[in-house]
Amino acid sequence: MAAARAVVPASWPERTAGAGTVGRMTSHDTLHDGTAFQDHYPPDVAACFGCGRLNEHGHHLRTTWDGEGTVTRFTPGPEQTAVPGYVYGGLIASVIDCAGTGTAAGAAYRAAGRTMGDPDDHEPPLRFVTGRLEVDYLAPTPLGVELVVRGHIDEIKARKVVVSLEMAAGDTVVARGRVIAVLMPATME
Ligand SMILES: CCCCCCCC/C=C\CCCCCCCC(=O)SCCNC(=O)CCNC(=O)[C@H](O)C(C)(C)COP(=O)(O)OP(=O)(O)OC[C@H]1O[C@@H](n2cnc3c(N)ncnc32)[C@H](O)[C@@H]1OP(=O)(O)O
Repeated sequence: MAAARAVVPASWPERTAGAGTVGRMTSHDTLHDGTAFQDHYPPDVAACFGCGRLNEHGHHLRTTWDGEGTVTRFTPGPEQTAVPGYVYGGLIASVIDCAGTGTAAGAAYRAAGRTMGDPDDHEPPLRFVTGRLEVDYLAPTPLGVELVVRGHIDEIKARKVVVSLEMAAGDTVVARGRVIAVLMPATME
């Protein structure tokens, strides 16, 4: 893979604090410092449009543990309009996609007893790509409202993690999704 462009905004991570979540960790996570999974992605996978901290045009999604599951938060802007006042469905899919791959990475690290960002961990990083993405659009999604995506780990195998996700706008569940995340093939590195 081509080297990630060094496009970190000078204000990172402050710039993303509103778009992601910086909630405190629970007793089950392997990250206890308030950081998100994506904060620890190596630079070669940190240019992702959805979740890469190095992509100045991307969503900068950030995912943290919330009990046994995860939470990812994102507030779409007016440029993400489908019809006036409502969010574009492709944006919803991309948020579910990266909330799912992020959850998969966190789950794989936790299952392996590893801590993301551990300077003493010299094992190869566990990188995931999307093998399958399913989205059910359940209700119109209003613009200008924070979307909260909760992820649940359905299955962990040697090469894949299956994650189900639910997106809410306020009290309304607007979408449900499922991501089959597969370990990144060597050809993509
Ligand atoms: C301090 C260090 C911290 C480090 C932390 C690092 C964490 C980094 C984590 C994350 C990085 C984030 C990067 C952003 C990602 C954002 C999301 C994207 O946009 S990704 C781009 C779009 N996706 C592609 O371009 C994939 C293209 N497709 C492929 O390359 C292959 O088809 C691939 C890898 C998906 C599957 O390759 P195969 O088929 O050779 O895989 P096989 O090993 O045979 O399968 C493994 C398991 O997965 C299932 N599987 C594979 N593909 C499936 C599919 N399409 N649908 C359902 N199941 C599938 C298989 O059935 C198998 O399951 P069974 O073990 O048998 O239960």
